[in-house]
Amino acid sequence: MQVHKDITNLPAFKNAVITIGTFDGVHTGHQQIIAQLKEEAAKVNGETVIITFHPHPRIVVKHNASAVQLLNSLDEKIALLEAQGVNHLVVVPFNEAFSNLSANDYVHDFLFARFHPHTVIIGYDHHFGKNRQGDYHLMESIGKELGFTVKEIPEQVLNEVAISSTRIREAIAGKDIITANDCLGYPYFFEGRVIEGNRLGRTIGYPTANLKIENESKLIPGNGVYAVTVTIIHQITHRKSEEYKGMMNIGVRPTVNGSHKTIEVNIFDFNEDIYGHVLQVSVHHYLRGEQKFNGLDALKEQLAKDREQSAQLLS
Ligand SMILES: Cc1cc2nc3c(=O)[nH]c(=O)nc-3n(C[C@H](O)[C@H](O)[C@H](O)COP(=O)(O)O)c2cc1C
Ligand SMILES: Nc1ncnc2c1ncn2[C@@H]1O[C@H](COP(=O)(O)OP(=O)(O)O)[C@@H](O)[C@H]1O
Repeated sequence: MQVHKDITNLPAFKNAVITIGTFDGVHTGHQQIIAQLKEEAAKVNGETVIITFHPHPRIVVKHNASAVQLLNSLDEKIALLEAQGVNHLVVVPFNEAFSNLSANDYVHDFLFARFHPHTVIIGYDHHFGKNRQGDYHLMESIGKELGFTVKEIPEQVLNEVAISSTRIREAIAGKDIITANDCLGYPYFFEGRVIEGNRLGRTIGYPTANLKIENESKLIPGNGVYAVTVTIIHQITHRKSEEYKGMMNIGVRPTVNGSHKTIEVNIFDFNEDIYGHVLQVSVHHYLRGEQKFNGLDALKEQLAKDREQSAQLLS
């Protein structure tokens, strides 16, 4: 997949079959749209093109990255779309100038002039241009004039997309990982850099990599204990390790009188110094809520059970 971040310097697409959207999560609903995109492109021997906006329009409007919790960072979205076999991803910087284009100019000067589409596939409820003035009918009539086809995403697929995005966000925040992963079509994942904790973990036989989430807009699951798999991304080479199994706690650690929220992962059958590296954590199962134990021995006993349960669920 080619990723284009400079819209003034795009290649000449061959019979571009285009769709436009945020595609946050690249979930099973999005995957159906991509299947339709690929099907149409195959019919006309064309290339599939997804146009997306970054940063998310709501972040630009609110001027606050943490006010909007998203399922994917741009890099994650790129990797997921790549895996779907899309030919081109065009990342449009969503800024004031772009958001002020009239609906007519959007189609003429942006969509037509830059892409010369063969087909544009959009939902019946898709809006574009300043104040979201442009709709499906306008796109269709300008398409007739300029010589491209506009096709609809079936209503049932559109509904599924809308329902899924909301459901997935709520499910992750509410620790319903089974529902979230089912809607996503893959296990939810996030990245964090390994920072120092208070070095207690190793003394009870469960060293835990403490994670700092660097992407403020990334949605993190609700507090509790989870079975996870992790890959380690080397901080200098960016090479990915093999996948390890592990268990994760998200919470304030009442047993050790913790005060702030921490995210920490104990990796099974592993013993390396990974401070400074990035962990990509895939969340598979929710195990239990965080508890206040009567001392470290009681916590240690519970961790042995968590480990056993995680290993079983992940096998
Ligand atoms: C799988 C897992 C479950 C945990 N569950 C709890 C818990 O229920 N209550 C709690 O206070 N701390 C819990 N912890 C956090 C431990 O208190 C923490 O790992 C320990 O204090 C070591 O901290 P350190 O990494 O900063 O040295 C859990 C940690 C892990 C990895
Ligand atoms: N199996 C493991 N799981 C997680 N981290 C491990 C493991 N083995 C070694 N480590 C290393 O030990 C650190 C965690 O040890 P811990 O005593 O909990 O210290 P800290 O409180 O600084 O996190 C991790 O950051 C990592 O560098």
